[in-house]
Amino acid sequence: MLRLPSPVLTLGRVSYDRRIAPDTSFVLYPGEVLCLVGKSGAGKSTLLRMAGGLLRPHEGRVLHQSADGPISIYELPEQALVSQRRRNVGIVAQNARDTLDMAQSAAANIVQPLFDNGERNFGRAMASAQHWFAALDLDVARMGDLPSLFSGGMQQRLQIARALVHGPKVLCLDEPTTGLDTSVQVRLLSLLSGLQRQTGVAMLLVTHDLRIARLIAHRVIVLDEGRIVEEAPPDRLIADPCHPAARDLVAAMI
Ligand SMILES: Nc1ncnc2c1ncn2[C@@H]1O[C@H](COP(=O)(O)OP(=O)(O)OP(=O)(O)O)[C@@H](O)[C@H]1O
Repeated sequence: MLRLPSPVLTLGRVSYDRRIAPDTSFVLYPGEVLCLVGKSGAGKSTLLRMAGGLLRPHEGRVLHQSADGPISIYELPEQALVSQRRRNVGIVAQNARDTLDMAQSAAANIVQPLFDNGERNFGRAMASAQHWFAALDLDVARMGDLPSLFSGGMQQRLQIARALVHGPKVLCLDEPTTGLDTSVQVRLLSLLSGLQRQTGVAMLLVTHDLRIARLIAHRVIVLDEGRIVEEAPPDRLIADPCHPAARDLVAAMI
């Protein structure tokens, strides 16, 4: 009998005021790419933030996989929650200014999560920064530049390098390609897909665009008014959407 691996992330019957309905649950498996899709205001970012350890649910539990088994992260003391999140999760925001320190160089931004996780060897940290710069197709000669000197697409790649440098189990991305030209979006998604396969990191990606989900996701969850209304592989969802909210998203693809 086929046995599924233990999830890296479990949301068990969570809720958050009226933004997320009571009893919202899902799991994320190792190496899986799961997209949360829905129209504006559906509750995607709220759910992502709860999953990533950034927003405490009013009810329910969020479990992260750790060396000692699943941990209910919001039952940890605040400092332990921060440490667990720093080890386990990488965050990529829609707006690079939400995660990058614009007053620090690109390299300093990328190595920060290593120092946050206890790295004390500067040379080793800089070698990692160099590795991730190259992996994200960024010019290593520009590692000393401030992030504001990079284009929008490059700033998103800086965020991704920073989010992956410490080897998290889960990468949480909130609309990472919004505002970028179509060709830049496609390039970024293809880079992300390649890095996901190389590293085996599980990805939870928020988007309102099913075309993005089709390019990158193994599974899609459709949210509507804070509820999970449908869940399917992207091709199945696009070919045969059942819920009206899913049908609207499919119609918007044309
Ligand atoms: N700080 C807040 N206080 C109260 N309500 C909020 C707050 N932030 C968001 N909301 C509301 O909660 C609902 C869900 O918000 P959320 O940002 O999670 O949705 P979303 O699907 O990510 O939307 P978008 O695609 O527009 O970012 C929306 O109706 C939004 O207006």
